[in-house]
Amino acid sequence: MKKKKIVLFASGAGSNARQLIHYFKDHASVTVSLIVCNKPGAGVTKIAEREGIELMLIDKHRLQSPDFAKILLEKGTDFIILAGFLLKIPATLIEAFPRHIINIHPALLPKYGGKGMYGHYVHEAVINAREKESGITIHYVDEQYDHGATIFQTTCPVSASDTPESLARKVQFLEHQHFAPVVERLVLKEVS
Ligand SMILES: Nc1nc2c(c(=O)[nH]1)N[C@@H](CN(C=O)c1ccc(C(=O)N[C@@H](CCC(=O)O)C(=O)O)cc1)CN2
Ligand SMILES: NCC(=O)N[C@@H]1O[C@H](COP(=O)([O-])[O-])[C@@H](O)[C@H]1O
Repeated sequence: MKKKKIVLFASGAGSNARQLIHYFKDHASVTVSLIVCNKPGAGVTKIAEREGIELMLIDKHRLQSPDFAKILLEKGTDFIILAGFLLKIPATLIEAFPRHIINIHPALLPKYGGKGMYGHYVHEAVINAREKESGITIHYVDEQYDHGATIFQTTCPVSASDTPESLARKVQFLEHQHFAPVVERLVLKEVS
């Protein structure tokens, strides 16, 4: 049976991308077929090279071209997984992959989401608000940032001594524990 193809979009270090790649290595029904990145030299590009996965470097203009959506469809892409991708996914791509683009956000949406809310800025806002808990949200992608329907959420405590860096480590632990199994569950729903 043909494996379901997932394409990872990432802009940064790529620890979530690496976790997904390792989880689906030799998987019976799912394969990571491509990594898309908008930051030449980002850590995720080194991971793609090391893991022997095709890398496609794009910019905002290319991301927004209808041709790009067509190329991903022609490559047989089944799901697009945003693993720390920092550009807005355009309507052209959302229309080409309805309810098949999934994002992970490092906080408990709907709080601490939207434009400017990425990476360190998210944890800084949570700490500054003296929240007692944070966590992760895995959600479908719609045309707004961090607005699509929630698929999965889980939490971690925030202590008074936490810094944005220590909170990022707690959240990243949750991401690496849950993202791949949640993606697997969604993809396997489509495997007849
Ligand atoms: N259409 C959508 N696109 C994207 C979503 C989404 O939900 N809908 N999620 C983001 C990921 N994300 C939070 O989870 C996020 C990423 C980046 C930003 C942001 O403010 N970006 C800056 C540009 C940063 C840069 O270029 O370095 C900006 O837009 O000014 C907010 C949220 C991925 N895409
Ligand atoms: N709003 C989007 C956002 O902040 N995404 C976050 O970027 C980090 C990427 O880390 P990684 O490159 O090591 O996977 C992850 O924590 C992810 O939740």
